[in-house]
Amino acid sequence: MTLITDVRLRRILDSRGNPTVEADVLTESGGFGRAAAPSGASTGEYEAVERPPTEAIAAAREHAVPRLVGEAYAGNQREVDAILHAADGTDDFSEIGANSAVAISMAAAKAGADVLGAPLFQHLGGTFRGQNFPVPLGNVVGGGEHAADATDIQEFLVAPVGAPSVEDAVFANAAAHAAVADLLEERDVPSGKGDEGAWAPSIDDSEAFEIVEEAVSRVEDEVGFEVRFGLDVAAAEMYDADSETYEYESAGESRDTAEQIAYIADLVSEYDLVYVEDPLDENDYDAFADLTDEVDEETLVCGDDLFVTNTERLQEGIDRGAANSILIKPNQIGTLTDAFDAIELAGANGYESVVSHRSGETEDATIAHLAVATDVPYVKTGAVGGERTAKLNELIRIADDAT
Ligand SMILES: C=C(OP(=O)(O)O)C(=O)O
Ligand SMILES: [Mg+2]
Repeated sequence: MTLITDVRLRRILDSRGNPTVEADVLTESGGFGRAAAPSGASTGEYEAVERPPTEAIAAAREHAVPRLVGEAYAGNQREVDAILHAADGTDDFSEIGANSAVAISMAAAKAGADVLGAPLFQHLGGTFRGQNFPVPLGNVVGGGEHAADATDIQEFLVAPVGAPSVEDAVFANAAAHAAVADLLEERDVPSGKGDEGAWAPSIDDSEAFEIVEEAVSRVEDEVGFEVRFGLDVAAAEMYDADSETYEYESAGESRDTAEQIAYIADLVSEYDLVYVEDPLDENDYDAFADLTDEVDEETLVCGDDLFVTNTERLQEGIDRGAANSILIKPNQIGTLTDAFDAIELAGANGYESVVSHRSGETEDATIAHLAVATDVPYVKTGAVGGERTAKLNELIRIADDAT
């Protein structure tokens, strides 16, 4: 049986060296699930609230754990997540913390899968899942809030869209990451890495475009299948609400909203971008709608800070024609049920979903299973680095029937 018999919470390290919440869920018949909350740096204004881990753990122990232990079944995800909401009592998880909530929610799902003896993606998505694999979006150059003194655009994401297998795709992204290193060396540009393992050189965006375009073309020649790229502009971070302009500090440029829309549309056509995330401010549904109208529908215009995995914000976007896809980050909304509801609402309205990591991560690989379970076209989880490869290697294992 999947009756929950214990929920244990602890502080562990994330990839930035900050504390985060890990949860263990145990069940009556010996089922076990363990999961950890990730953490954002360029967080959306409307995300569920992440509390300091010590406070989140204390609040979850007081309010949520007693309602789950001996009461809820780990195999019944909607029940577990409804209890988390009821125990929290707010609409943004500001009592128990979205970090405690998401860790417990994901750990319960893993415990449910463990009792069934099924891989997590199958428990979440059903027996027919596991045939299609998402294309991994690999961050190879980045800056913004993820690295000081680097590009203004937060992420340059390689998309190996023609890869015959998830394994080929994962290795193509790693090859692009290595090709960027070669190109930076050829140009005598020193570089460290940002929070997600992407190169974070002190160059402006136009030079980054040159380098990434060349890296992608080298990898394409090497692997023999189509490799494209995309962006996470994270434009809310560069938007100045007082002047109503987007400030590109490394290039010393400033654009008003109409100029920003035109700039992004030009980039999409010049570089044949398959994906543009958060190209406009998180409060500007109209500008998102204008850009979505302007670009070919094959390019995903994705709302991350715009939608924050929240069905109410997504519905507003659907009503106004803003974006054509949503980024799914379970910790932005607090539970797997809420993340699934957002994916279902998106799909019912012709929006794609893209499952994503956060800049602060752990070895937790739940999002690999979530992406396969929900048949999304892309999963965004970096290209290299242990907390990133945890997810990429899990995708390879899922494809190999080895989870
Ligand atoms: C992964 C991202 O960064 P963060 O986790 O810092 O929000 C993002 O903006 O898509
Ligand atoms: Mg983003």
